[in-house]
Amino acid sequence: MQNNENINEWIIWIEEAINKKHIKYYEFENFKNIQEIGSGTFGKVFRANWKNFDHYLALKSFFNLNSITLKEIVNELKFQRDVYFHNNIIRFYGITKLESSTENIFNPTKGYLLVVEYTDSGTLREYLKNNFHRFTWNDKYNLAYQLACSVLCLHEEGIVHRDLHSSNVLIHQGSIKLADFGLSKRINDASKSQSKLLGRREITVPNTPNDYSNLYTECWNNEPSKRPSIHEVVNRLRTSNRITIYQQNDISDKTSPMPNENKTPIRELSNIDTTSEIDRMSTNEQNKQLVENLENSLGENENLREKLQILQKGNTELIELNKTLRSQLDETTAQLECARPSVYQGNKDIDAVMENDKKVRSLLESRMVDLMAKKNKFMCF
Ligand SMILES: Nc1ncnc2c1ncn2[C@@H]1O[C@H](COP(=O)(O)OP(=O)(O)OP(=O)(O)O)[C@@H](O)[C@H]1O
Repeated sequence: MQNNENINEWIIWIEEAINKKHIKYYEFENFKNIQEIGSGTFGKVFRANWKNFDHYLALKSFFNLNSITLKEIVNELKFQRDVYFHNNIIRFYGITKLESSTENIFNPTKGYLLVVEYTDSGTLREYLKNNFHRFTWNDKYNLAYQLACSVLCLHEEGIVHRDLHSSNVLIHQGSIKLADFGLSKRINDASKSQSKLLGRREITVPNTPNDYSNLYTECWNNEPSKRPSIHEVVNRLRTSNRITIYQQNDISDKTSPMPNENKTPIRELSNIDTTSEIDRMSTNEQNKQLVENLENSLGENENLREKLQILQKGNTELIELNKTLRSQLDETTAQLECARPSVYQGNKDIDAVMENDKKVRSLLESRMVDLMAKKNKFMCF
């Protein structure tokens, strides 16, 4: 009885949020090309097109919509509004509901499905497994940095993930998308007693830069107060000097259907990067380091600019030289073309002279033979 009351309470909350347009409702019949793409402890995940749009959305179903699951869905929806602006966190777009006629295809799924951002490269775990060999340290730092930023965003909004592992982190176009925060693990926590397990710690991979291995081993300190804060993790990854912070080009902003009316204003990631994060740097030492790094990279940029100018100058000179040589070549070719008929005629004349010469020579030879014969005859007398 109590259980049914709870279920009703959460269903009323969801329906009210839909009616008041706090949550966008997607008519299920408008989803096309629905394909199952994954399955977890709590439900299945499908990929689908919305209406005639080309891009995909993900639909998350639940095997068992009991009061605990519904409560956690509601919590997830509330959290989502606070972190909607962050590029490295999966976006929640809205809700759809299966009509009874369609239920059987998704058996044993029923009821509400969450409509969320679709990611194209599976979980971070699979992504690392398939691509690790081709990653540079810069790539690895970037993934770590994006992940730390997404966790920082949750913490800033008072949300604790509590189940952060590589299967709850998805990858889209090479970027991190943190998923399942405050949902799956909390459902678990709510239904089972909490266990405090220490996870397995890896042995440092050979050639890992010291600043990176130091950072993550500090994060594993058994004494939580000795672990670096998430601010520090973000700052140390940022100032590690290897990082190239990619400006993410989030196509979903342009193409995805979004909850319009009640969308939380999207704070730009770049604002966080340049102002608030730097403001929060915990020590002068880090500020100094950051300024030094910036100065170094400005100096390097200046050097590169000078080298580029020299190269451009050399290139212009080469183009000019090439032009002069080509015009000289054209001129010589034209002269040769002009001379070709007279050379041809000269050759013919020489052949005629030689022919004539041959005839004269043979005539002379035969006269010589006659003369010799006459001389011999005369000598005999
Ligand atoms: N938004 C999404 N876009 C694309 N694929 C997704 C998305 N969400 C989940 N998936 C895929 O579906 C699989 C199942 O996801 P789901 O969140 O239901 O379970 P899980 O988090 O992997 O497991 P568990 O619930 O047991 O922790 C994921 O491993 C992933 O491959």
